[in-house]
Amino acid sequence: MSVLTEIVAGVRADLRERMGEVSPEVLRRRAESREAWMTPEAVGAALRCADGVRLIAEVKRVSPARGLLAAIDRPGALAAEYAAGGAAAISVLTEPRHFGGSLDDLRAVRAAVDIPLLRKDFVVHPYQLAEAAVAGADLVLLIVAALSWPELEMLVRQAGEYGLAVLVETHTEEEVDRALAAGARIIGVNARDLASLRVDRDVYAGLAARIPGDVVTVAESGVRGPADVRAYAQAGADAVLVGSALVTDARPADAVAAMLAAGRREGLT
Ligand SMILES: O=C(O)c1ccccc1NCC(=O)[C@H](O)[C@H](O)COP(=O)(O)O
Repeated sequence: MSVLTEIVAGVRADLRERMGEVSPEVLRRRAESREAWMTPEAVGAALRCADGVRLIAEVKRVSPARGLLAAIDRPGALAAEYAAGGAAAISVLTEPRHFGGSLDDLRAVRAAVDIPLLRKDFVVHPYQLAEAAVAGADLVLLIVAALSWPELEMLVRQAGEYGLAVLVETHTEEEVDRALAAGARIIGVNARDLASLRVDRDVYAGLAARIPGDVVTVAESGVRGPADVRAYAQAGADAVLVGSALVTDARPADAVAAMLAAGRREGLT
């Protein structure tokens, strides 16, 4: 069984439990009546800037690839540091079994920052979209490799109905084509192969030409420091998503600022 398949099996089991606690109908009504912080269009605009690459900073305790990264007792305080360093958005890994995250983390971060907030999880069911909306997310991750075509199409549509933007994650040409066919306006290219966990930072450059210019692109995973951000900016990424390198840095605000400085377009050759 691949790592992704194992993670999704756990996600489905946890989901069944939560659906027994709060019914899908009740949660759907809560999601539909929430006050959205920002429109999906505004989220996309926040992730693109002519001056340089934007940064989505992640709250991530554990990595299946690397094990425990950081304890993160106060996710809201960490997110506030990221925002002070200039992050355009915060990503919160809410999956508990393999990443040590929770929806409480998402709520704590929502209370601490007013920039776009991504629920990063393995979304396979509209219930998780409703949870994200109710907990204050503006954006949700959909991983093409984890979804059938009908699931992907349905989840993109349902997210729009809740006023959520979607970051559709890809790793191959075929996945980019499926993301575009599903109507994705923000596409992530993950350097990490979720079956083998191998990281290849060149995957972004190989897929970028396939993505139309009016679609926002996010280079995800494997960023070790400013030099990698600079390389992604040179390859044309609108934004980078960084987890491990930030949660393991003693000065996360400074680390974000240094990465953003490296990704400024005026300094690129
Ligand atoms: O991080 C992992 O080890 C991992 C393993 C299997 C599936 C997903 C995984 N990570 C989720 C992510 O997408 C990353 O947290 C995110 O892109 C940031 O990556 P990094 O900067 O390399 O921590």
